[in-house]
Amino acid sequence: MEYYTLANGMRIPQLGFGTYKLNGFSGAMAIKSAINNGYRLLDSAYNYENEGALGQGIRDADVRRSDLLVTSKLPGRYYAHPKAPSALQESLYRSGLDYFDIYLLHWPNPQDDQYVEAWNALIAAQQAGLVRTIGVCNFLPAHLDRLQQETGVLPQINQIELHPYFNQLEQRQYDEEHNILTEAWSPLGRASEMLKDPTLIEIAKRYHKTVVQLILRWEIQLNVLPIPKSSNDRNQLSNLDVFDFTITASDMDKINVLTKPDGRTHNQDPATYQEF
Ligand SMILES: NC(=O)C1=CN([C@@H]2O[C@H](COP(=O)(O)OP(=O)(O)OC[C@H]3O[C@@H](n4cnc5c(N)ncnc54)[C@H](OP(=O)(O)O)[C@@H]3O)[C@@H](O)[C@H]2O)C=CC1
Ligand SMILES: O=C(O)C(=O)[C@@H](O)[C@H](O)C(=O)CO
Repeated sequence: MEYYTLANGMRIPQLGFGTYKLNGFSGAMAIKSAINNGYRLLDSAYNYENEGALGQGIRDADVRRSDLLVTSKLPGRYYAHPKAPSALQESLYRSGLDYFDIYLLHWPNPQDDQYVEAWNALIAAQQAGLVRTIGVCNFLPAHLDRLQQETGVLPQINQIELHPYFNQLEQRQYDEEHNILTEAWSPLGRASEMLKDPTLIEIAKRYHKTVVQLILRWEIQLNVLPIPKSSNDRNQLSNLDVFDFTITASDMDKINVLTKPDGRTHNQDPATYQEF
């Protein structure tokens, strides 16, 4: 595993593990396997209703809690004070953990206009030692500018939808200029038709890699941190096997041009989308 270093000095693996839809007994088993298979960064959310399975997977795995980076996220319905601190504390109770390494605001929900209030709650949680690093998901430049102007604190991480069909060049540039690490959610496009793209198949064959491995490697070479989800051992292991090859600049360009203006998997544009 190779690492990025966040602006606050925290070292973070270049590839993490998504847990959306990993729930209950089978979810806990899949999370335990992911840890035993080598993942050290885990991504969950209050809204996934699996922080309990996450905590169980962590307790069952053969790796110390202190060697893991555990992420969860605050849902929009708890952004207003005093709901935010108690929701974060509930996340901790659900997981059975006494701190999160990373806690993120899940969506900006611009119509509610409560994300600055919620951000202040994360700043306070960090000061209280409940969270080591704070960040956001799905924030656009205008939202991030407001956090900076109104709190003076920028997120360390911005987790956004990113894959070859939606490569987020402008948001990536903004994040990089502001020392914010971009994480890629749905880095495999949720296993959509994208995995059958002829350009990706042709390039992957030349590197003797799968299309999925090519995509994950491309994301890392963009200085992005992908968090693929997989419920099975074979895919979990294969998705980690991306550190033994380098995509050439010309092949990177061929993948970069696959992006589409309407390439989002679920048409969730953070400028208007609301999630509670
Ligand atoms: N902040 C946010 O707003 C959001 C965050 N997220 C986070 O990002 C994570 C990843 O995104 P997600 O939406 O789950 O989608 P992904 O792009 O990670 O795709 C997951 C799908 O890919 C399949 N898959 C995984 N590995 C392989 C492989 N090697 N070959 C073929 N198929 C494979 C999985 O199937 P199988 O399980 O059978 O392997 C699953 O169907 C989430 O789990 C969540 O943690 C996601 C959405 C929004
Ligand atoms: O999975 C997440 O983190 C989400 O934010 C969800 O919106 C997810 O993207 C979804 O599609 C729910 O229908």
